[in-house]
Amino acid sequence: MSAILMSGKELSDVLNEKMKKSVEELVEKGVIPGLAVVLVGEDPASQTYVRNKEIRAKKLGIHSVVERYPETIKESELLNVVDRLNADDQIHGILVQLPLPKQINENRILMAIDPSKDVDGFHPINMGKLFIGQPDRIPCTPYGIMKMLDHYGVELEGKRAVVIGRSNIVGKPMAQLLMMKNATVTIAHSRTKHLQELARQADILVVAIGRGHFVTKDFVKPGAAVVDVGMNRDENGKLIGDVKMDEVKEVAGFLTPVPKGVGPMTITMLMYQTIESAKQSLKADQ
Ligand SMILES: Nc1nc(=O)c2c([nH]1)NC[C@@H]1CN(c3ccc(C(=O)N[C@@H](CCC(=O)O)C(=O)O)cc3)C=[N+]21
Ligand SMILES: [Mg+2]
Repeated sequence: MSAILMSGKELSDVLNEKMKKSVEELVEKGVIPGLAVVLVGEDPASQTYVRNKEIRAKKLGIHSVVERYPETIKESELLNVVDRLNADDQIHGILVQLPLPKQINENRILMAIDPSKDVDGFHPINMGKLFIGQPDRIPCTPYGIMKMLDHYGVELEGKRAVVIGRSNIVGKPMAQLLMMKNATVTIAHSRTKHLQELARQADILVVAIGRGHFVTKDFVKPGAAVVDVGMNRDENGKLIGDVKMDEVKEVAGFLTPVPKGVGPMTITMLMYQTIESAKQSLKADQ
C-alpha cells in the first residue's frame, strides 16, 4: 500500500482559478489587491521564496512590490518602512520576511504592522483572535495544511493529532486549528521524551522540526496522515523534508511531498488573505 499524496501544487492550481476571479471582481470595483514584501539581507532561501511569491502574484493579477534592505538596516528604519506601508492605501497586505538580523527585535516589527494588513497572521492581535476561537488572519502554513487535509478528506473529528514543533508560526497555530476541528492534539518538540512512541499514536502527524529526514517509518501509525513542513537541504543542496518520504509512504495513508506540498499552499493562503484584506478595505470605504 502506498500513501495518497496530498499535492499542495494541485490544490493551489484549483484555488488559483477561484482567486483569479475574485481579483477580477475587485478590479472591476476599482481595487487592485496589493501585497508588499519586505526583505532584509541576502539569505538565498528567502530569495527563492520571494521569487515564488512574485510569480504567483503576477499570475493572479495581484499588485506586488518587494522592498529590499541591507542586513545592516536599523530597527528604527525598518519601523519607518512598516509605518509607510501601513499608510499606503494601495497596499492591503504586508509581509516582513523572517528571520530578521539580530540587531532587530522581531516582535517589535511584527507588532508595528497594521493587524488588518497582517496577511501572515503573526500580529499578537491576530494570534490572540485565533487562540480565543475567533480567527481573522491565520498563519499561512498551518492554514494551508488545514485546506489540504480538508480537500483530501482526512477526518479530524475525535482523532489523535501530534504536532512536532512548537513555533509561533507553525506548531502552536497548527495545534489550535486542529483543536478547533475537535482533534485531540499533543504538541511535541525536540526535548520530548519517547517521541517515536508518541508519534506512532497519531492519526494525523504534522512534522515541523527542521531536521532533514528525521521522521522514519517507525514514527508512523499505519494509515496515518503525515504532513511534512520541513524544508532542508541535503549534502547535494537538494530540497528535502523532515520526513523520509520513500519509506513513510509505504506506511502512511496520506502524505504531503516536499517540494510541492506545504510550500505552495503557504503561498496560496498568503495570496488568499491579501485578496480578503483588499475586499475588506473596499467595504470599509462604503
Ligand atoms: N514573514 C514570513 N512569512 C512566511 O510565510 C515565511 C517567512 N517569513 N520566512 C521564510 C518562510 C519560508 N516560507 C516558504 C514558503 C513557501 C515555499 C515554497 O514555495 N516552496 C516550494 C519550492 C521551494 C524550492 O524549490 O526551493 C515547495 O515546497 O514546493 C518555501 C518557503 C515562508 N516563510
Ligand atoms: Mg507562514
